[in-house]
Amino acid sequence: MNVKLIGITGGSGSGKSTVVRKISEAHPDSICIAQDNYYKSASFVNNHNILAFNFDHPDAFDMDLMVENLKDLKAGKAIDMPQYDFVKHQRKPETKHIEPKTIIIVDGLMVLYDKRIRDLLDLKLFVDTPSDIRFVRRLQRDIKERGRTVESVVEQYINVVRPGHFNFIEPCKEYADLIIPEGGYNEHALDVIIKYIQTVANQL
Ligand SMILES: Nc1ncnc2c1ncn2[C@@H]1O[C@H](COP(=O)(O)OP(=O)(O)O)[C@@H](O)[C@H]1O
Ligand SMILES: Nc1ccn([C@@H]2O[C@H](COP(=O)(O)O)[C@@H](O)[C@H]2O)c(=O)n1
Repeated sequence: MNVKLIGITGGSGSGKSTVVRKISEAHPDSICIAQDNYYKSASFVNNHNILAFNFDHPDAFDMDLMVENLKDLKAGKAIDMPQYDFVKHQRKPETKHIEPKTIIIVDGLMVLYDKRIRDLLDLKLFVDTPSDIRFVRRLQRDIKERGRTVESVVEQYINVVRPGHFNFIEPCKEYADLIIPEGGYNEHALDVIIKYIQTVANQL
């Protein structure tokens, strides 16, 4: 089986998931692997001790398992992908069975950071969105969907999200094949990427 892996990275709130959703809508036969699913469990964390675990450091992820799962998919083997709960800060008891497909979209904060993942990717994209916009999006999303308070979002952003972005995410721009300004609503950029993936898929 000839498989192509497309990696999408960018800061928190940059629009990665939105880009993934739009690509998958255009290529319903693709599968998405979100790096968020590979977060290590930290169930002791809550809104009052949000800094007790640094979710914006490469060590926060089970990279070994993610690399193993991506290698299996690339080799045409099915995987059981972990699932993650952002409210409880822990891995869910259930996994998701994923059959291999020819187009695999991999997204997450550190997908270009880890060389082993980088080397598996056939196309590397970086979603580039200014930090003030990312912060506002994150504030709204984390309160609405991830059970957070304004105070915990601000504390986490200032102390770990922002430094993590500059230390680990922004430097990975140099590895990207394409940089997408503003993310999921950049129709022209998405158009080009979707057409490219279609061309690649037709050749597989
Ligand atoms: N270009 C955009 N304009 C306005 N809102 C956007 C845009 N892209 C994403 N969003 C919104 O911002 C939030 C974060 O986007 P998301 O795709 O989840 O980012 P990420 O996966 O990088 O954290 C979501 O609520 C999403 O609907
Ligand atoms: N339990 C967790 C796990 C992660 N985070 C934050 O999520 C961000 C990554 O997700 P995006 O969809 O925004 O890319 C990351 O910046 C972590 O700080 C969290 O708050 N709690």
